[in-house]
Amino acid sequence: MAQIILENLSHSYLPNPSKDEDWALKPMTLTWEDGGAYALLGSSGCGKSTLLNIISGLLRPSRGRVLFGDRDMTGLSTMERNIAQVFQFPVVYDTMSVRDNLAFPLRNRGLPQDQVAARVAEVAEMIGMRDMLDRRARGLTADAKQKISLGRGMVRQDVNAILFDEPLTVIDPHMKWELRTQLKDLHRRFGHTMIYVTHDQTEALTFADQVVVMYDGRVVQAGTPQALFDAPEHTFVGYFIGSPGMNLMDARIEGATAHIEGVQLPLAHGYGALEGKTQLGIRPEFLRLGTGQEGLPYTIRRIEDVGHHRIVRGHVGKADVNVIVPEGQPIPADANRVLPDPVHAHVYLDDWRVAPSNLERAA
Ligand SMILES: Nc1ncnc2c1ncn2[C@@H]1O[C@H](COP(=O)(O)OP(=O)(O)OP(=O)(O)O)[C@@H](O)[C@H]1O
Repeated sequence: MAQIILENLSHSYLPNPSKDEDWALKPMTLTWEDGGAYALLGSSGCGKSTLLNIISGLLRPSRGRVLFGDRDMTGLSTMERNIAQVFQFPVVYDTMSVRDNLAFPLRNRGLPQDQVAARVAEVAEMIGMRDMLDRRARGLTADAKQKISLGRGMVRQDVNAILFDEPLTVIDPHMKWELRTQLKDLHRRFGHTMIYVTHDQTEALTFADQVVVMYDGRVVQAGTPQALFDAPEHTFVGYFIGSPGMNLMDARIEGATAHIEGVQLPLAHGYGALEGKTQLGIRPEFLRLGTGQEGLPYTIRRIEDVGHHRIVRGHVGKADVNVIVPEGQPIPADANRVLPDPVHAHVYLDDWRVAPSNLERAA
């Protein structure tokens, strides 16, 4: 196993790319640590599968290199890279039994029969198919076939990495949770590098130690789930992670003050002079409802009770703004203001987070 390094990588499906939008992947340099459990998260079309297929060797990048440690793998096949990949839809041999499907990658590598049998039994247990080992794959449900695909992806212990491309799409919701837990377990036990592509934040945050967020062909942030929640580096990360996502309001920033809808809000830090599109980002968890004159003018549209808390949906000027109100905390009937907690407010310039300037830290 080895660190996987993507060096100055970019990719276009067009023969002669010229404009920015011709590139499915914009230039990036990224390191995947050996043994890491990663999620590659982003909305449809942002380039996740393209990136995964470049790592596995199914696709050759237009520019840049793929390194495993210090070995250049850019021109090598998936087989030569020793990588297992599980796709969104089942890839199984219909005429073979479940057992032979699971054993196939091991027999292919010449593993002794007793080791094949032991490993197949272990994986069959993991995917809940021990009783079905002698069944032919043909005639099984899509769900069962996808479990076989997952099992085949996980059966070899000597791979450099296991790549999963939205592998649970066809699996029923209850089994989804169980399989994800087992993948995490498997990661703990065997320490493979795992990269799990998804557009579902719950899947990403429950599976991964590190989440790599993509937007429009770029990696906009890579970090722990907590880091993505606490300090989203890009407005897309703020909006995409969290339920509901981060609130964003157009703001004029002057030093340690944000001006929104004619109201001056003190910030915890100073930001100097910012030119461009400036916004204040604050998560619904860090807004408080108020009455009277203090804070930002707020109009409530509706209140959703989601069990352990309520989500208040409304707006400040033209911006949709949501507030999470913890259980037991009253919502005043005449609430007409929101008050941000300055410690958890972030400033964005042209969608990228601005690091506070220490020199201008507010008193
Ligand atoms: N074989 C291809 N030929 C041409 N364009 C492609 C090809 N595959 C992907 N693209 C384009 O490249 C961009 C990135 O697609 P990609 O499939 O990598 O995104 P994704 O994030 O995996 O999306 P999804 O979640 O929908 O699979 C998209 O604009 C897509 O239309």
